[in-house]
Amino acid sequence: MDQLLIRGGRPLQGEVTISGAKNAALPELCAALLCPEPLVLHNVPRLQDVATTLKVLRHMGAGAERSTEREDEVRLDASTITSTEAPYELVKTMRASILVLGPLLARFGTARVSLPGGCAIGSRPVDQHIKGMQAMGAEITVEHGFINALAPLNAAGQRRLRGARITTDMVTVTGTENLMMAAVLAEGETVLENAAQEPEIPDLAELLIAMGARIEGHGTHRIRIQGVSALHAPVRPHHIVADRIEAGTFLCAVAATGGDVTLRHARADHLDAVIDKLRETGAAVTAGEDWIRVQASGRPRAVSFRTSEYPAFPTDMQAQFMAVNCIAEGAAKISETIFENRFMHVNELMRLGARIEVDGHTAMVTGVPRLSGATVMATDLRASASLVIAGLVAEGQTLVDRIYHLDRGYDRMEAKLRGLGADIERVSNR
Ligand SMILES: CC(=O)N[C@H]1[C@@H](OP(=O)(O)OP(=O)(O)OC[C@H]2O[C@@H](n3ccc(=O)[nH]c3=O)[C@H](O)[C@@H]2O)O[C@H](CO)[C@@H](O)[C@@H]1O
Ligand SMILES: C=C(OP(=O)(O)O)C(=O)O
Repeated sequence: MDQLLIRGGRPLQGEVTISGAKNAALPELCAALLCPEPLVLHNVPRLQDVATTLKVLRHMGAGAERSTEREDEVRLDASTITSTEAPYELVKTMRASILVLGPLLARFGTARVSLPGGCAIGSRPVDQHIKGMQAMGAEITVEHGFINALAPLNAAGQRRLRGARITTDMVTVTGTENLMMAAVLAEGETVLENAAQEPEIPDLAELLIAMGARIEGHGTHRIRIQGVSALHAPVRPHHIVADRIEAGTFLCAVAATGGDVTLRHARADHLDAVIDKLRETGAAVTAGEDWIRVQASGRPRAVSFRTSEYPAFPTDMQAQFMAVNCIAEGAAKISETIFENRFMHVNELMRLGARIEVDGHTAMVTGVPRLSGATVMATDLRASASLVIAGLVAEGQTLVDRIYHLDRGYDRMEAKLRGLGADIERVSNR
């Protein structure tokens, strides 16, 4: 099993290129299932969740390969689907596999998808995905760990979903994406109320529109979709939006270590809440259309925040910002409102000397002048990133174990950090 070995204490300097967003790439790979013509995606990040999704698609009979000529390109072809089932062995490693449900049901009228495995950051049910598809006429049963879904028969004897007005009980990102993909091939109009507004949703909608879908209101709380009978290949390859969480992670790393780093291919307009908080720490942040520069020196100031849906402060940045607070001057209150169990990094950060008290959904962090390196264990994706940031500032050597969590969602993080002057290497304990 791989580990990251970090010798802390070096400020970060230079330039780093931000990859395409994991959370846009995953639904967009699944969108290939909607159409019998080829789909080409560019700016596809190299990470384990993408590899798993390609495996899920291949299991169904689709062509799904990274191109050999261009490393950020993936070519997909779902003209040859032989199975509409997503098995447990693949789905258990990645909750986003639920995103095949909407496309399969919309195009083939049937789908069998394993319930995603228990995930460390919370119980993460998919009841809203199911409720929405039922509102579109689907018959859904959940048995033996599988969601079995069947679209209703129309007058012509075909299995097609019917457009519906759907109000989800809460704002759900993958729920919105799944229902949007289900609706593009449904008969009639679907209105998604209480839709998520995360930038990955308009990015997916733009891809679907390029494939012939009729969608309005993406990026707002009300998305209107007029179903069409078939989609086609987009004229040009779709370029996946920049990963705002990867960008935010590098910004936090610099706020913690000090230094001067420019992120290339990054979107500051998707990071307003995070950049505001970084400025409160004392970091100087400037930005252009596709770059962000952060300059920091000395100890940051502690900054309180509360996670919430976009455009507010993202839960996917909570752990990384907690790491900054660990070595800040002052104390900060962090409230996690999205996931009920997303403080697992706390105990590991405390192993490095951090002072944190958790009370339910709130963590009080009192900054300390220095952390000291130790062996720590990654428990989930962003928890891993917080431990890397803490390791970069800690005195001495930090060994981050179980980094398969990190590899799920970061594109060559240690190589990018090394390019900025960090002393970090991947080691194997076998
Ligand atoms: C692949 C992907 O894009 N993952 C992101 C997506 O996850 P994901 O789409 O799974 O997160 P949701 O937005 O659905 O979850 C928000 C909240 O709603 C609850 N809920 C959701 C659906 C449902 O059917 N029932 C239900 O109760 C969840 O348990 C959670 O408490 O958004 C999260 C919140 O920004 C991010 O942390 C994840 O990185
Ligand atoms: C929680 C995350 O991802 P996922 O929804 O894929 O588990 C994340 O990206 O921080």
